[in-house]
Amino acid sequence: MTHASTADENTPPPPPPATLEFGGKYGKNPLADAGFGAMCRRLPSVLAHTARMAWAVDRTGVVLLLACQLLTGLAAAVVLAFTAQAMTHILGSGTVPERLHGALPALIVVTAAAAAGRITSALSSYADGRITPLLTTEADIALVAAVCRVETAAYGEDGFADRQEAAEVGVTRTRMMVQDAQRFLSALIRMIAASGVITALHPLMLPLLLLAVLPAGAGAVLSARVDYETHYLNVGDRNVRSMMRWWATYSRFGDEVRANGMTGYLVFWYRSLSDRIDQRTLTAAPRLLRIVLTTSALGGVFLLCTWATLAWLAAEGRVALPVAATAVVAVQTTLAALGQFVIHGAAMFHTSLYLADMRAFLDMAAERAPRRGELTIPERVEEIRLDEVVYRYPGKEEPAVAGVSLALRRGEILAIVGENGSGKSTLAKLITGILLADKGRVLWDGVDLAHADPDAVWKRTALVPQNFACWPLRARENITLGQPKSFDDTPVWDVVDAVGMREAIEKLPRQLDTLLAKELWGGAELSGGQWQRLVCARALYRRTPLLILDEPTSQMDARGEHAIFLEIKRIAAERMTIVVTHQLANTRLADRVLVMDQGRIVEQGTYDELVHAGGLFAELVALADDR
Ligand SMILES: Nc1ncnc2c1ncn2[C@@H]1O[C@H](COP(=O)(O)OP(=O)(O)OP(=O)(O)O)[C@@H](O)[C@H]1O
Repeated sequence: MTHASTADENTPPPPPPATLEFGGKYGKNPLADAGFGAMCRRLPSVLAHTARMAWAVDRTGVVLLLACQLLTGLAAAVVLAFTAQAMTHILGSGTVPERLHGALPALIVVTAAAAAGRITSALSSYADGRITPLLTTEADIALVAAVCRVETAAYGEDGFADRQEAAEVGVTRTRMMVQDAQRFLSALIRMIAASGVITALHPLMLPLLLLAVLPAGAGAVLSARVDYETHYLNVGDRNVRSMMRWWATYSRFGDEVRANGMTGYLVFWYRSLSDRIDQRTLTAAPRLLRIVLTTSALGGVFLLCTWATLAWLAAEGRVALPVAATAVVAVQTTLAALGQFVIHGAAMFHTSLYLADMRAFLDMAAERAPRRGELTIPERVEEIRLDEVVYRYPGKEEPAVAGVSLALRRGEILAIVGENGSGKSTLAKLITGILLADKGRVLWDGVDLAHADPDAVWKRTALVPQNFACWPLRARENITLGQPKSFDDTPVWDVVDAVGMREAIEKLPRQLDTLLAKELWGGAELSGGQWQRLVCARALYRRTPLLILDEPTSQMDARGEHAIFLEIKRIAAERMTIVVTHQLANTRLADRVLVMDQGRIVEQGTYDELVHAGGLFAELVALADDR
């Protein structure tokens, strides 16, 4: 156990990580209400689902795979049948050369069939190698797209993040899906072929062999259940561990980690959580050992019975000696096929547990995709109106916005101020339709956002959020966000100039083509204020009827701030502008200032009116001046 470097005898030890459990309203362990039989019955549907997905990505690969499986099975049957024929000759009467000569045609067929079996088996591995990467990519993209598309409110739902983590594991397991299915099918076909031959030798043999391999199959399924149960218990912890891993190792937070002496605590925390996860895994190990030992012993006893029966049949003369010798080979082949059949059946069962998580999450995300309506928003918007808008975050008692009405007209600059947590950013999200009001309406030229196509709304909005993304993209794409307006860079340089960034961009090694991610090869890094200027350039570039800037200049120097506000004023006539800020002096540029408190508008007016009104705004201005 690593101890945090900050701990000594006079201070309390660092607290262990909070205990987290994958669960919540939507966290449902598929094993909780599904018995062994139910899970086995699920196999055909998993196979069908795999086949459908595989068919969608690579039809030729699927046809090749299926053809190879059939041919492999056929080859196995031919090998067995002709081995029996060869045995009859070899163990028959006559001289050795005569017997070998008699067996030769059958032996040639056996060799040719075995070679064909090897070739088709190699080809099916090739087909699997073709299908699997495509399938994994499709599943991965489906997950990323599903998360990007859900309503923002879904992120706050109980269990959403954990279910996403479980689905991520499902995506990685997709890699095994085709392989499992292919091996299961191949074993099934070989088993059918071998069973035919062995039943022809003596009807008692097949049931006995089945008994010999069934314990191994049951053992594999039980082990899969234990493994999945452990995984299920660890999902919550693993989710938070991977988040923390990213935070702890991301270069952007490196200064804070070092200068605040966090390294020791972070490593301690990481190890504590990993130990907890390992502990659960280790607890499962004796259970797994018990399962394997018991089922192997049982399988061994049944196998012994099979051999004993064969010996008894031969001794009693109930089967001829050549047939008994063939039966030895057939038993080995059938046993191998049966073993593969149950093992890969169990593997599919195992994979299906993880895939069920992936499918459940995709269904959940699909249910949470916006279903607002088809209404569109005109290119020119004259008015945005809010009628008694209320919004409460999931799981919160108090609404963040508690009945706000306002009208914003084209050409107007509106400033929203208020203390921390008063609801300013939430109001901005409601105005843009990122969040939908629980009560009341947000109307853009009479179009209720609850019934409008969200993409149509977001085509008309530009937002500088409080917590903005520094995309690891080139400088150009960080401004255009992949939506260029022209084939040349003129509009990009226009907004770069507007935020006073030309010199900084020109100094970058490849100017607009520079990758803005120092951690990536060939990348460059901007300062905090430069990033914020770039994010403002991003919003200005969109030239939309609504521009919202949430604390746009908090990291900027006076020159940058001056440039941005000058630009906001210059372009204001063409749009509606909302500035959320704690820099009260900046609200002088606004036509109207809204003061929020506990989710409500408590004052509104111009800067001068509010300063003289003696209310909350005047108090905040006085506090800002009292330094
Ligand atoms: N994603 C969220 N999930 C749950 N509660 C949230 C979420 N975002 C904000 N809140 C809560 O909603 C309330 C209003 O938050 P909001 O971010 O709108 O305030 P704000 O006025 O913008 O604050 P600040 O000045 O600190 O940026 C707060 O009580 C906050 O805790």
